[in-house]
Amino acid sequence: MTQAAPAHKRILLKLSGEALMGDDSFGINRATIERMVEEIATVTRVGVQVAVVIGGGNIFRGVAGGSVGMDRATADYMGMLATVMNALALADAMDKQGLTARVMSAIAIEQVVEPYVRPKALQYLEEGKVVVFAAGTGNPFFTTDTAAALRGAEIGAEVVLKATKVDGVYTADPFKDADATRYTQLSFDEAISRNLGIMDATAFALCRDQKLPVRVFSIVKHGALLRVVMGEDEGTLVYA
Ligand SMILES: Nc1ncnc2c1ncn2[C@@H]1O[C@H](COP(=O)(O)OP(=O)(O)O)[C@@H](O)[C@H]1O
Ligand SMILES: O=c1ccn([C@@H]2O[C@H](COP(=O)(O)OP(=O)(O)O)[C@@H](O)[C@H]2O)c(=O)[nH]1
Repeated sequence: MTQAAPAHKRILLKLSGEALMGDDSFGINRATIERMVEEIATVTRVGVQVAVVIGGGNIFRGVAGGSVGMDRATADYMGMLATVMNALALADAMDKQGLTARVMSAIAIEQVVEPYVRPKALQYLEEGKVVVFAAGTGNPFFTTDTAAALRGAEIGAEVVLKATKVDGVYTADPFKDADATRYTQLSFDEAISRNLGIMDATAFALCRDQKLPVRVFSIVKHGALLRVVMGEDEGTLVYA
C-alpha cells in the first residue's frame, strides 16, 4: 500500500505554554507533554521536518498577574526564560520517545542550551532532528506567536501551525462568546481588521508580509496534527 505524501515538507509548530498544562492550573503536565510528543513523532515518521516554537504562559507571562508592578521588559525576560524551561521539558520528552531534539535559544545561556544560529537550525532539520526554538524572539514586548512567524519565515517553513486549546479561529473568543462561529479560512487582513484575538497583530502582519500561511488547530484533538500535515481539512487557514 502506498502512503499519501504529506502536504508540507517543513513546518513550524507553535505550541502555547498553556497547552502543556493539560488540565492542571500551572506548569507542565507530563501526560500532556508526552501525548504532544507522540503527535509530533507521527508527523516526523511521514518525513516532515519539524521545528517548534514553545510558549511560556503556563509558567510566566510578561503581562499577567504575577508581573503586576514590575518593569515590563524585566517581566518579559522572565517570560522568555519560562519558554526555555518548557523547551527543555519538551526536548527531554522527545528524546525519551526516540526523537532527536535540539533546543536553540534566542537568549544566550550557553551552559543550558545552544544559541540560535540559523544555518545550524537548518542543518538539524535536514538531518531529521526536531528543533525547539526557545526564548521567543529574544526581545521584550513580543510574543512567542511572533517568534513562530519570525522563525517560520527564517527557516523557510511552508506553514505555521498554531496548536491551541480552540479548534480554529472564531468570530469572537469562543470561551467568552457562546455564539461565536468558526472560520474555515480567512485572510490576514480580515484577521487583523476584525481584531480576532487568536494571534497578535505583529505575528499576523509578519506572516502576511512573508506570505507564510498560518493554520490554527486544536492540540486537544487527537491526531489533528497529522491530519493537518496530510493536508486534510482541520482548523482554520489564515492566508496572505
Ligand atoms: N477569534 C478567536 N478565535 C479563536 N480563539 C480566540 C479568538 N479570540 C481569542 N481567542 C483565544 O485565543 C486563545 C488561543 O491562543 P493561545 O496563544 O493558544 O492562548 P494564550 O494566548 O492564552 O496562550 C484561545 O484559547 C481563545 O480563548
Ligand atoms: O519574543 C518574545 C516571546 C515571549 N516573551 C515573553 O514570554 C512570555 C511567554 O510567551 P507567550 O505569552 O507568547 O506564551 P504562550 O502564550 O504561547 O504560552 C510572554 O508573555 C512575554 O512576556 C517576550 O518577551 N518576547
